Amino acid sequence: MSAGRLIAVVGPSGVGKDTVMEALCRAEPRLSLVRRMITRPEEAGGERFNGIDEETFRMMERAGEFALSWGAHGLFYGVPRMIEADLARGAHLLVNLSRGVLGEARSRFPDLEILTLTASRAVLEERLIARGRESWAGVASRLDRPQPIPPEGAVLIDNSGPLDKTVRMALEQLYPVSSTRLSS
Ligand SMILES: Nc1ncnc2c1ncn2[C@@H]1O[C@H](COP(=O)(O)OP(=O)(O)O)[C@@H](O)[C@H]1O
Ligand SMILES: O=P(O)(O)OC[C@H]1O[C@H](OP(=O)(O)OP(=O)(O)O)[C@H](O)[C@@H]1O
Repeated sequence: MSAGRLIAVVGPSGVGKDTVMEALCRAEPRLSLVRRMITRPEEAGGERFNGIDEETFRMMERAGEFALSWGAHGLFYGVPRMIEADLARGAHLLVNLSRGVLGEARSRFPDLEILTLTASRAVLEERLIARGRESWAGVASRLDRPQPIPPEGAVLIDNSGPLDKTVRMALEQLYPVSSTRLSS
């Protein structure tokens, strides 16, 4: 069994992380999504995640059930430790991470690959409003969040254009040989 791959997809809120990750999984059968635990009601929509309350989150964190965990937007996020077993089995996993947790993620998973999605502020604003998951205040605080410099070694992909273009560019980077074969 070949080694697994852990691919972090990062970028500002509204840039399209979840949308691109789902499209990548549809286009490339080797890829699968990591389902995060989030202290957000599951009815909120968007990505598929497990909604838990804050007390459960804290309990799981203390019990070492998360490979990575962080707080943002007044919510807590956890990546189940189970991904270690999946990687050992050779899985290629896409995970939506905070840029603030990348240093820790790299020390825990030295082979971590990073895909940074970008788009202009105007595009982000338009997409956050269109998504309709947050209140206006939620949208404004997401737009005003400081934007860290992309980490060294990250692959930068512009998602301002059509989704299929982003997917093509990302797959060319992630699977250079097979994507060349597909497009020829
Ligand atoms: N390339 C794209 N073109 C047009 N709309 C997009 C594109 N990528 C994402 N979107 C839309 O932008 C909104 C935010 O996307 P989402 O995946 O929720 O972003 P994130 O996970 O980064 O916050 C969604 O409504 C989604 O359908
Ligand atoms: O530190 P940052 O890199 O700014 O990221 C902060 C958080 O924002 C995103 O969460 P989530 O997917 O819930 O929010 P979004 O859909 O609004 O991006 C991302 O997955 C992180 O959990």
